[in-house]
Amino acid sequence: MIRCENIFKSFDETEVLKDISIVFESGKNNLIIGKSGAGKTVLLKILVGLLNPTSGKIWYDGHDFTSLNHKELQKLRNEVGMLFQGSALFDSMTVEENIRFPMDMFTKKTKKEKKNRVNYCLERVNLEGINDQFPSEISGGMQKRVGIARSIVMEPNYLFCDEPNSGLDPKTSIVIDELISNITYDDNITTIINTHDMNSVLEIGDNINLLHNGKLAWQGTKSEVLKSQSEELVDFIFASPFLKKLRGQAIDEL
Ligand SMILES: Nc1ncnc2c1ncn2[C@@H]1O[C@H](COP(=O)(O)OP(=O)(O)OP(=O)(O)O)[C@@H](O)[C@H]1O
Repeated sequence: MIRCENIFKSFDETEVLKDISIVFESGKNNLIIGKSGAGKTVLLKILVGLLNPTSGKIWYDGHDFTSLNHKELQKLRNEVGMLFQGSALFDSMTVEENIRFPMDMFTKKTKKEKKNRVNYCLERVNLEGINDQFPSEISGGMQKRVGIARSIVMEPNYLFCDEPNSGLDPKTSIVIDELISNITYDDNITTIINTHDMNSVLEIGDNINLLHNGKLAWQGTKSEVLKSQSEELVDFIFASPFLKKLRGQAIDEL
């Protein structure tokens, strides 16, 4: 579980996060959604420690993140997996080398142990046997799955996903969502996903947090989305007149 309390963030005179308090539960898909510029990326960066909040507190399972010493912080970083926008694979490395990279950097595992772990992670994302291929030789969806395999290679307790579906077609997006979701449930990971994707919200949104102009505008679950009267939520999820009409019809049929 990750908890943030009363997070404020300003750049110069501009306040971009205003009093954000959220509990991100373990074993759940915790979504941060909102329009472009709402503050999602800034919040995600604060949660992983890439940016300092102007004020506020963050706890990782009871550990006060803002007051950890260097050694404690390093230990915690090894428990964090990151899935970056656009996969961020190294083009010059094979799939296996990409997935192995965090273990090469941060562990003393033997070659055999690393190989076994790479193979296990490839199996988890249904990509057995592509160890020796290069990122340029596989599709965008497969690259994303390799990115997921790399993000879980260190057996993280916390998984951060920044726009995991960007650039993917709706069907492939669903495959990616299901993978992230299954891994989250199976391994009881605290997963935080920054997304614009309406399908993700409705498919895997266990805890949804809507940011609007730097404020927490709505919280709820995927099953609460349809009936919510929150103007900001309806405007974000059902953005077009056509979707608003469909929403109206769906509510009438409930
Ligand atoms: N380093 C920075 N310096 C100054 N302003 C910043 C900085 N980083 C972000 N901002 C501002 O903070 C606000 C929130 O930005 P953020 O990137 O978090 O939005 P977002 O919700 O992630 O948008 P998108 O969906 O487009 O990525 C924006 O107004 C942005 O210009």
